[in-house]
Amino acid sequence: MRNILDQIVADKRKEVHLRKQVLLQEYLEKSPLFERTPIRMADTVRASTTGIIAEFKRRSPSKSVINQNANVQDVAQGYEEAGFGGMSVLTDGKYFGGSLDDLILARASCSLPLLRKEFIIDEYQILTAKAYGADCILLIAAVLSAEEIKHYSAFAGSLGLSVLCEIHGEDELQKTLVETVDMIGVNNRNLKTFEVDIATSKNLADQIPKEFLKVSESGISDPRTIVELMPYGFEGFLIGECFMKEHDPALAAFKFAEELKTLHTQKSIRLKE
Ligand SMILES: O=P(O)(O)OC[C@@H](O)[C@@H](O)c1c[nH]c2ccccc12
Repeated sequence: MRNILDQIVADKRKEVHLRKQVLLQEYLEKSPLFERTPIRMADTVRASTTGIIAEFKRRSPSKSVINQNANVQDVAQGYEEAGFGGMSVLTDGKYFGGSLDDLILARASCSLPLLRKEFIIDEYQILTAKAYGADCILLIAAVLSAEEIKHYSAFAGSLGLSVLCEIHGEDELQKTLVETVDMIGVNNRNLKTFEVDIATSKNLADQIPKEFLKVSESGISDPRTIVELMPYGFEGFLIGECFMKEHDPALAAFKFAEELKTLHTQKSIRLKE
């Protein structure tokens, strides 16, 4: 039987084929946002007090509905006010309930760098990311070859976009070690079985070279997990469901950031003693 990831990618190929006919590449390049200089997400994540990249996600294959009513503009503003380093916007419709409209509305509502969260298998999707205001794209090592990662990350770089490359196991790491990748994300969730284990990040941390900003992705629902992951060299933390499952994701984000700041203060006091 095919796993969910294979199924998503098969659907994505059909979708991209159609989209290319509906909106020609040359029109994407005419978007006013194509002229905008993207923000380097690794820089803002490092400079932020939280290191958090917060996600806008309405549903997922693992949880079905998370939040069907949230307003992307309110959430984007809330994430910025919480002092986060970036925002991730799901643009897949069929499995995650996202859209390119969400991306462009997030762009209009905050000044955080935006990650287009998508299953990228074609250059056209990278041009679309730029045309709709993204600063960064995701490349998932489980669905791409080493050659494809090299090619797509260089292509994104030529447009000024940053690249977050996602891995789940040691076998995938080697393919991502290219100069045009900025950040390496360890997904604590296995995209084939949906199992979540924070130990995935801890186990892989040492093997990721220092040039890359290390991001721990998925299953983070407690600020203490961030404090626990920092000694392993993680500087970025991708969090979705923990905020999105709440009636008011912006408020949940704010409270989480406050708790995290308190933990950081307590830790520095303890270190001084
Ligand atoms: O909602 P969570 O458990 O905090 O996870 C966020 C993010 O890491 C997750 O949505 C994700 C990580 N990699 C992906 C690839 C595709 C779609 C979604 C994802």
